[in-house]
Amino acid sequence: MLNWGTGALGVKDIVDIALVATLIYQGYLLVSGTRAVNVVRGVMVFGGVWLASNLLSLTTLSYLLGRAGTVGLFALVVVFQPELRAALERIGRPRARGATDLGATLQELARAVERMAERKIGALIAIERRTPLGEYAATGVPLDAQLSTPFLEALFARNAPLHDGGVIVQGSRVIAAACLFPLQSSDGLYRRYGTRHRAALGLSEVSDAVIVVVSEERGSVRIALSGRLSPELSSGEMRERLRELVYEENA
Ligand SMILES: Nc1ncnc2c1ncn2[C@@H]1O[C@H](COP(=O)(O)OP(=O)(O)OP(=O)(O)O)[C@@H](O)[C@H]1O
Repeated sequence: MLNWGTGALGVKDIVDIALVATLIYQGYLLVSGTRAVNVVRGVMVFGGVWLASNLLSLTTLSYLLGRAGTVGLFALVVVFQPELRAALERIGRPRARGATDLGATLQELARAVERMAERKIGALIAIERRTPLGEYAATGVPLDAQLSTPFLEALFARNAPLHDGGVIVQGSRVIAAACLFPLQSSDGLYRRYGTRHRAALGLSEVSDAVIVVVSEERGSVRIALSGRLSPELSSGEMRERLRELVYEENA
């Protein structure tokens, strides 16, 4: 235990603090980009007020907040059961995927994007990184299929039943199609873009996903990341960006 009295800080205390900091950070990464993030902020404010009322010995307030907190904790578990399940699945998911598998996935994905760009077939593909995209996958049609060039082309083909909306990729699997992404507001830097690009930007604002957009109008390929849209990418540049951002990082 940390020795507050003497101020002596041992190696164990430092390890303890580092572990708690890592846990809090990993917890934040798990919820960031989900609707739970605002609730986490709310809970922190609530916890802060409760702590302050304890320190100031405001007995009634601290008693009431303590009681409400216990009930609220159970309510949160019930309300956020899907997010909690997604987070736990993420922790339990094996990390080490074969480099060959990811290399092959990158080739298949890049080839599909190139072919759709050549033919001016609009596409919107979100590649999950740390932020779980389960809540956006739930807006579309669930799939669990091996990613391949013909499969992606078939999904986005004009008049195909699932061509409207975005596809979500998790590792080498396509987990959902025809998904609705949050739209970035139309008054910012990218206001001249249509809804496909604004949906890519919107999702990139609320998650760390890498989102590839193929324009139906221009046949251009761009990548949305952290609320920004890349310039038009050549197929070589697109492959290189995807390798750096997704497939190398995980290998
Ligand atoms: N919220 C959304 N989430 C996912 N996909 C969306 C969303 N809104 C629109 N789309 C997709 O974008 C398509 C319309 O694209 P629109 O032409 O408005 O955009 P754009 O950015 O100009 O793209 P393009 O250059 O391909 O024309 C829709 O048919 C649908 O597939």
